[in-house]
Amino acid sequence: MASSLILASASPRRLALLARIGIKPEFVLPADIDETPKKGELPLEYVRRMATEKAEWVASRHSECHILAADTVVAAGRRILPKAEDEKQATSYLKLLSGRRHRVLTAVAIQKDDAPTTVKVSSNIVTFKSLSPREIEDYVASGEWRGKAGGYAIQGYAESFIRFLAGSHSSVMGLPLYETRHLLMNAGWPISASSSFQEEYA
Ligand SMILES: Cc1cn([C@H]2C[C@H](O)[C@@H](COP(=O)(O)OP(=O)(O)OP(=O)(O)O)O2)c(=O)[nH]c1=O
Repeated sequence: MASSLILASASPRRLALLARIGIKPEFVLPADIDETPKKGELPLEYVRRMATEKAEWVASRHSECHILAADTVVAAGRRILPKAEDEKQATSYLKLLSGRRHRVLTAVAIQKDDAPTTVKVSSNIVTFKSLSPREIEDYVASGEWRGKAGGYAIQGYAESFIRFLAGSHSSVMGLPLYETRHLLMNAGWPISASSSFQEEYA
C-alpha cells in the first residue's frame, strides 16, 4: 500500500470535503477507538487527542501510507457535545445552543511512516438564533442531526439557524480544508486546483 492515502473516517462529509480539493483517498478505513472524554478534559485537548488516536490506530495497521483523520466537537463553554444519540439528546443540545454562542472545534491529523503525527485544530465561533420549541421539534423530527456533533448540520437546514460564524464552513462540517491542504502538502502529498475542478463548481 505504498504512497496511498487512507482516510481514517466513517464520515461521508469528510470524503465529500476532500473531493472538493481533488483528493480521493485510495482507502477509507474508520478507526475503532474509545471516544469517551477523560475526566475534566477540555474540548480542545479532546479533539486533538481523538484525531491523533484515530490516525495512529489506522497507522499501526497500515504502514507506508499517508493517514488522514479528524474529529469534530461542539463546545458549549467547557462542555463537550459529541454526536447526539437520540431525539431526546438532540433536543437538549438544541435548547442549550439556542440564542447562544458556541464553539465548533475540528482537529485534523496526518500520519506518515514513523514520523510523529502532525495535528492542527481549527476553532470556529457559531451563534444560533433563539429557537422556539416548535423550531426545535421540527428540526429534531427531520432527523438531520443524526451522526452530527452537537446535534446539527451546518450543511443542511440548520445553516438557517446561524446568525454568525467566525471560522470556516468546512471546519464546522467536519474537515477544515485550509488546514488539511497544508498538512497534506507538508507531508508531500500532491495537491492541485486543476485536479479538483468539477462542473458543479462552475
Ligand atoms: C457540527 C457538525 C458536525 N458534523 C459532523 C462531522 C462528523 O462526521 C461528526 C462528528 O463526529 P466525529 O466523531 O468527529 O466523526 P464521525 O464519528 O462522523 O466519523 P469518524 O470518527 O470515523 O471520523 O459531525 C456535520 O456534518 N455538520 C456539522 O455542522
